[in-house]
Amino acid sequence: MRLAKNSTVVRLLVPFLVAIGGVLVGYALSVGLPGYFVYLGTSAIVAAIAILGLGIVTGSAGMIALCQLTFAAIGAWVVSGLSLIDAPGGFVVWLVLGGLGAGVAGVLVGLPALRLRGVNLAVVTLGFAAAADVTLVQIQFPGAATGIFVTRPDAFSDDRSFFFLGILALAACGLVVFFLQRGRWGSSWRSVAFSERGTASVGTSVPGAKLTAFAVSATLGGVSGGLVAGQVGIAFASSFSPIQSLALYVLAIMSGAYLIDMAIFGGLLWVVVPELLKRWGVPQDWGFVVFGALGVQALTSGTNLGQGIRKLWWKRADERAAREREEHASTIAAEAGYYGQDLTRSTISSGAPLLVVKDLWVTFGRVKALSSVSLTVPENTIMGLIGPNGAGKSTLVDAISGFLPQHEGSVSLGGKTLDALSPTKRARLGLRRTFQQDRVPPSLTVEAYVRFVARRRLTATRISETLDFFGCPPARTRLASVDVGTRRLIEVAANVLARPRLLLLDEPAAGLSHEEHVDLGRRLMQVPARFGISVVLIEHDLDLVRSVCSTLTVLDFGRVLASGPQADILADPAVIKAYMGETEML
Ligand SMILES: Nc1ncnc2c1ncn2[C@@H]1O[C@H](COP(=O)(O)OP(=O)(O)OP(=O)(O)O)[C@@H](O)[C@H]1O
Repeated sequence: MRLAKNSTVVRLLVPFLVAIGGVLVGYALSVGLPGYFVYLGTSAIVAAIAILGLGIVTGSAGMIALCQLTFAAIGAWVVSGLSLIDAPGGFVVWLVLGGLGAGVAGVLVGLPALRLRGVNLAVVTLGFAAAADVTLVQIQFPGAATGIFVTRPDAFSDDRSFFFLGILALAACGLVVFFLQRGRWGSSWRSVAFSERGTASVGTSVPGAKLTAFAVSATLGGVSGGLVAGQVGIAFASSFSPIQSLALYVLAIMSGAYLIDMAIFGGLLWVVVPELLKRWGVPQDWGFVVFGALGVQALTSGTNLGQGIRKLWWKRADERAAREREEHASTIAAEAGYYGQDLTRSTISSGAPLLVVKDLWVTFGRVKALSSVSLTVPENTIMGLIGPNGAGKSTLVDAISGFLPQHEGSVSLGGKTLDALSPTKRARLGLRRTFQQDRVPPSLTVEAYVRFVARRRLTATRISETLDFFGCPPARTRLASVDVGTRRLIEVAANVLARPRLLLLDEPAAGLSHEEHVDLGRRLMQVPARFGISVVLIEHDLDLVRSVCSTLTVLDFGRVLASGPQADILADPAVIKAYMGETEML
């Protein structure tokens, strides 16, 4: 316990210590660098802050945004305007307001992202950048026409101290991004990048995740633009052109800017490449070509510089984690023995009806996927949902969990009608599901994923107990380092930790070995009594179904063929014929 507390304190302290170290190095540079390099350094800092923002919207949330420097222009415009009217608060307050102004613009630009993806979103954001560019050329920045410079803060009025102010801003932005990335928002960005359905199914708003990513990204863009205004004194539209936004995007993709150190590296490249070209007598615009080539390389290889470097470290960490898992396995096996001592399948519950599905119809074109399906799942029970391939099992789970709003019929949970509710709202009311396809974002750790899915305060002990119970790897394991079968187990454990009222499991054992099937069966059996959760289990493995489920519902061609106590259903000749075709197989 004390160890867990200590490691939390260390985890909280380390980023602050790194930031303080960075500030000290920055101070030394501000004093020691030649004047020209101080100016270049300030440019690198403002680029790094803009790229840090891009890393969120592109790297973490997986959306294309080609207008980062337009957000920077908004920040620069606000700072220039406030400086011109000598608004109260001074430069730092103007900088914050510039960031917030850009953040609001980010939300507005993010609205189309709720419907658009890929190239369409790229076109919209580039169009916004082009329109803003034309507008800025026309209206100019405040103070440009009269030649009035932005007022820097008294303590940071010369270039060297202004460079140091940039360092302080970068450290503050880095810390904010670090904690956001590791919090709920960060998990929601990574989840939405991997699967919007998976995100909605755990009660997280997909629009909310996308808009917060755009807002934070644009706010950082605005802060970087505000710093540019302070650096150059009078900002011009040419510093924020769409082609530069495009180049910055490529740089963010290439460097892996969702990693803070790589965003800083990207900022350095942004300055160093054109500077080198200048020294070699090559026009600086060729820098865009260099960035383009690096971006093409990153996109075609499917990786980026940051990931490549991290992989060396991850390889060793994954090997260590795998060794720990093996050691863990013996403990878990012993626990499986313990769990096996009181194997009691949840008996047919006399509990109140929890899930009530009435007369559900779903059609896809001419295919009637579900025809007049009605069923009831009582509290504290495990119901098996079986049927041949294409019988409509996944469609039923989709309809119950809100992913098929066009269905007819009604679904209620604990007496509350769910029909008008989105998947997110249904999840928040206690209806959770897992998926046949992998929806577990590999970019998270097990712990971050579990906390994100659970949506409640969990102690480290509670998490590790539940992970152990389901035979999952330890909390700090990277999800990318475990196989799909294990990810499914983690998905189940995380949803159980959410303490829903009902959990719909869509083939949770797919990808597991026979022994793991048996183990999972043993554990699932205890879920109603141990966690107070009812379960609907879709499964083709009849051994698992037989050992775990007290009641069964059989679907065939979208209709309920039979429903009732397990033994009766598995002995029903109609079920045997429809489901397996051969009596002896049951
Ligand atoms: N999006 C869709 N568009 C058209 N048809 C669909 C769609 N989704 C499902 N179907 C059809 O609906 C029927 C039921 O499919 P569903 O995936 O629900 O079956 P299932 O019982 O889950 O099958 P399996 O056990 O193979 O997962 C099938 O005929 C399938 O082809």
